[in-house]
Amino acid sequence: MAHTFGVDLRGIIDLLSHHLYSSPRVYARELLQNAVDAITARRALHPDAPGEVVIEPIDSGTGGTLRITDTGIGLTEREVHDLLSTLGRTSKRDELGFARQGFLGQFGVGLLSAFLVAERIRLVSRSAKGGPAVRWTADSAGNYEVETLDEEVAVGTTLELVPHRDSEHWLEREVVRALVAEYGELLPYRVTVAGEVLTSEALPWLDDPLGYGARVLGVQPFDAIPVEVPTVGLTGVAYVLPRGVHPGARQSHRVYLKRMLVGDSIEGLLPEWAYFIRCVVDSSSLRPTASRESLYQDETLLAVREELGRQVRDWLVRLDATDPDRTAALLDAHHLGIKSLARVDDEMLRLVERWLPFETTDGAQSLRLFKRKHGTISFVPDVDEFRQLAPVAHAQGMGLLNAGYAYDVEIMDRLVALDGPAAARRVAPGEVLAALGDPEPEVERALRDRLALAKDVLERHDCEAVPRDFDPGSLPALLVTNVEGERKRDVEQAGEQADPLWAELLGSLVSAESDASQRLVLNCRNPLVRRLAGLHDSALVELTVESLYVHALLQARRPMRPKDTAALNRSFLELLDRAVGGHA
Ligand SMILES: Nc1ncnc2c1ncn2[C@@H]1O[C@H](COP(=O)(O)OP(=O)(O)OP(=O)(O)O)[C@@H](O)[C@H]1O
Repeated sequence: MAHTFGVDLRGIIDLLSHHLYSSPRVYARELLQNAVDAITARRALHPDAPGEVVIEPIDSGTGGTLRITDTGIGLTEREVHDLLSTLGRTSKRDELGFARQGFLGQFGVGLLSAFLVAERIRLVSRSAKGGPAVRWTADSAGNYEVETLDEEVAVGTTLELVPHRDSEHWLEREVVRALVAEYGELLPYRVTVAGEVLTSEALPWLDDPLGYGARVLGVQPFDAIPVEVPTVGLTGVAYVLPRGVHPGARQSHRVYLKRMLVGDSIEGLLPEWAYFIRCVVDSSSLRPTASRESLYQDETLLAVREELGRQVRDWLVRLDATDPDRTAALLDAHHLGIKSLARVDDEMLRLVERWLPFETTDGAQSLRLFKRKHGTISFVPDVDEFRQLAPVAHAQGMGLLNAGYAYDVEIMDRLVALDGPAAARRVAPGEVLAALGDPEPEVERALRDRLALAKDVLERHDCEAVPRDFDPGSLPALLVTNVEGERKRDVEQAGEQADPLWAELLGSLVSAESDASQRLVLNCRNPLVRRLAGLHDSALVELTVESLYVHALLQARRPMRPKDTAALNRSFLELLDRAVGGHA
């Protein structure tokens, strides 16, 4: 024998309120949606039929209930049984189950959301198709009654909510007004709450996009880009945010579907690189999820995301052609997103090349200018390494660029792929050091003798001391990582690219016998280092070498390990002690 499923309405309401909808506030949207759909359905039959939704909240003299009246198509007695009293039944899908064009609803559960705030609902309706008016009364336990009415009732529907004892505030004027304005501000029919009209005919961003953007975003946007995707009936504005958005910030776009708000922190509408854009759009055919609080992630949304990304990108390229100053300001404010795009988009790469300032030995400069001056972009892929090498490279007249920030190295690689190997070249630290001159032989000999006295100190810090002669003379020492493998690799790489003479020079820097992990390159041009070469007090030699090591370590902005901090304290205090005469 066949049976039909029973449904426990309380269980379903619990499911809706705790698991589908994020808050009882959605009741306002669902009822508004039904009213609007009913008017749309009636207008399909009678294009001149009135289209108005009137909402009377609790405090406007309705005796403790909220009423929402529409001039829509209404319901016959049969439809009341069939559509209102059957879960999941809807008039907004066709025979094949596809959502009918033009309707907001589609699932056949929205009306139940009234039970999130009401213990009983009453509906009086008269159908535009004829027949007497009907009254339907239902409670949240799943009981309902239907009766036909003799009295004269206008075509349309009035729904009345009797609130739960603890839900009255959801039906009060201020809350209702705020909810209806939020969800329904753009609806195509007139909606009033307690006599106040809350809808406007035209889309508000058309007249004054920047002003609307400032209101919605809370800040004055940098610019407003009109966007359009006709295949999904989408129109709107992509707002370029001013400085201050973090690349990791969640995307949050304001999305309307058929002019009803879905939400104002909708994700996934733009590619990730466009984190500095906030859209406000209305679409007639993107799909909402069942809660109607986000967009369904399907192929269509993917295509829309790509298309909107393309429109933003085209705008950027156009801006570059027409307003270079603004382009520079924009790139400066959002360089991370634009750099990330430049890795895969050559036009963006050219923009970055032209406008984005990079840190170089010649100061902040665009890649294009730097390349023009030095012929190739010699870069270091690490910020600390750059800081360490920059003064030395600069003093030798060697141009060096800091490519140590996010996406920089990939951008260099892309430039090489497009413009050939001469476009950009990674410079190994050894290469910069190889350009340093040899010291005068007597100074070097004397210094090496003294360094032998400081052997223990150098060993303690796993350090090999290398005397060299370089500018700036004010810099006494440089600390360079000297991991054996890295060193060999650097030399081999540079050897491949450089001329034989240079390769030989590089080779001479790699002493086979030392496997210390760092090199302390002492500058024989520096007066302090020269004086070190003439010292006889071995304790003072040790103290000076350790102080130079700590100073170079600080200069290189390397993290201090406990033994480095101990060395810093020791050398500082001992120097102080000597300075105030402790060793006199
Ligand atoms: N104000 C109204 N006027 C006329 N018919 C209505 C009204 N409200 C509801 N209905 C009818 O009741 C049906 C069920 O409504 P309900 O809100 O539960 O679901 P829906 O609007 O079809 O879909 P969704 O769950 O996506 O909102 C609707 O399809 C519609 O036929």
